[in-house]
Amino acid sequence: MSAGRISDISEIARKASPALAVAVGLGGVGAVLLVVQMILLAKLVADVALQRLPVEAEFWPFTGFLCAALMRCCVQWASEMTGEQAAQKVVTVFRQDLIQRLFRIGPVGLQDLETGRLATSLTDSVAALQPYIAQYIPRAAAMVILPCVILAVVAGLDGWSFLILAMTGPLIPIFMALVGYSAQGLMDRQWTRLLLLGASFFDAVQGLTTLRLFGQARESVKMVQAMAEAHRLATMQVMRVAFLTSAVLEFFSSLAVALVAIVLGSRLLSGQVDFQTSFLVLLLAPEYFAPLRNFSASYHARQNALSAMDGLMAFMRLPELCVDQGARPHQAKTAAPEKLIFKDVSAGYGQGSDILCGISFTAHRGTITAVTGASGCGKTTLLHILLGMMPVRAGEIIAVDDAGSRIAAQNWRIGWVPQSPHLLNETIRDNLRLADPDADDTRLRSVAALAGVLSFINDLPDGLDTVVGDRGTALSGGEVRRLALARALMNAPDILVFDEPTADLDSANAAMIATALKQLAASRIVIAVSHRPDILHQATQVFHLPEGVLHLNEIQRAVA
Ligand SMILES: Nc1ncnc2c1ncn2[C@@H]1O[C@H](COP(=O)(O)OP(=O)(O)OP(=O)(O)O)[C@@H](O)[C@H]1O
Repeated sequence: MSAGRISDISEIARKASPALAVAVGLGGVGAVLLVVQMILLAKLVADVALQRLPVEAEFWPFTGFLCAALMRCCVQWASEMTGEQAAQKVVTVFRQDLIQRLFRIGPVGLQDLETGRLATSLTDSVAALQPYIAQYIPRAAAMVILPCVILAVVAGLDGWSFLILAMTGPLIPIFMALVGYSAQGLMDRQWTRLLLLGASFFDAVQGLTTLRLFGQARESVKMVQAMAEAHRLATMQVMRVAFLTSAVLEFFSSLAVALVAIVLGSRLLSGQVDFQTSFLVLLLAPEYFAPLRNFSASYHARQNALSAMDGLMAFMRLPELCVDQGARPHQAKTAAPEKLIFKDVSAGYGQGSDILCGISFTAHRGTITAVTGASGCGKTTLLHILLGMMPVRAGEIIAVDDAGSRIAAQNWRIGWVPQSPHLLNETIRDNLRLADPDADDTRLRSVAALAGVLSFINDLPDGLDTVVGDRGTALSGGEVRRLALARALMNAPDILVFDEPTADLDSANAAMIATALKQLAASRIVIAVSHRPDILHQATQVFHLPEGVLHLNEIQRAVA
């Protein structure tokens, strides 16, 4: 069992420690109330059944018994609620931290983790922490408090019973530790299977079209089924160990209680101990083992949480590549950049060698810079560093205003239109408002007009209320691209970045995008990765990776 995940999980649980301390404190009060309750019950039974005292004489002990029972219920409820609420709070905050981290890692950093595995880690793995904090920790503390209180009381009542309880009690945690050590392996296997199942199911759904094209859809379903079966079997193994452990614990604790009863019974018959004391010890003996059994029941919550930590740690180990870049729409507008300067920029992935080596060029406002180059030469990488999705290794990218002053990267207003834009399965209005949630319809329409998509929206029966389908499936490729352009314009960008803006489009749609690009470039810096003549024709300069900037006559040759 790795020490790393134990310390990680303890670190998370530590945030709930004040509330957990209250829960444990209340548990302690509950323990004292339980003992009081049992003392009063033993007295009541001894008085009424043995000494034949009138029931009326037992009014106060009986009221005390009821009050203790009622207070114990309240205290127990408060203790559980405090633990649950604290756990819920900690887990919610932790989940928010993870989501924020997700954005800091960014799309480039996340490429190393399968989406299905990531989804399972951020949902099921985080959820597995809650029972650990809410149940395991308070029960582990209760396992010490209540048995100690009961032992202390029994020690004052009967030495033999004390001895039996003191010797048998510690066997349970020792047994749990021994069983837990091997059960952890089974739990780890169950989680690994769950993560694999999530990843392969997600892959199968995402690649359904490809799988069908190659006639592999059935095979893929069989594979997911096999993984689900493997996960079921692993879960059943875990359940089997859990049930067996509980059964063994029940058996041992019942045996210990029976031993106490036999010893007490024989001593009661020989007159070495009185009835009230024997009865009280017999009432307390099962309660002595109850927290130990509760603890063992929640022990799997700890193992589950530890196994779940593996997936979370894989996520937490990812480097945070995203550089905080880009102004939000409601942020006060700073001076528009006049020039965007790439100065001796080098970049690469992980420990690998540089993909971009000492790139230098300047993109001016009012111009279009096209970036071309052979496949794999680093065009997308160049866009990644410009968009702040990964850091540069050397050199810098600078934006300067017309007075020559630098504009901080967090104040750049960048609009980004990827090659395969992601539209949400919502209305056109909702998709456009992603970039500016407060935008009214007038603004949405003016931006749509800029992107050349307004007439298309107006022709739709539901206009801006049209639902675009999952990933924009209800629209054509060109319509998706122009809607994505409109969405990028919602941010009032000074720098517009396109990745293959006309790829896969017919000539009419490509021409529409190219014209929109030309118009938009009048007051902006536009950078477009593209090989297509329609874009290269509009470009003011072409940056050819890795050689550098081509001049206009060279552009013509490149286009030809
Ligand atoms: N996340 C990554 N981790 C490691 N290497 C990567 C990663 N992304 C890209 N690469 C590598 O970086 C190099 C440049 O990739 P990039 O996607 O920037 O090229 P490109 O010019 O955009 O290619 P294409 O025109 O085919 O899209 C390639 O060799 C690629 O394998």
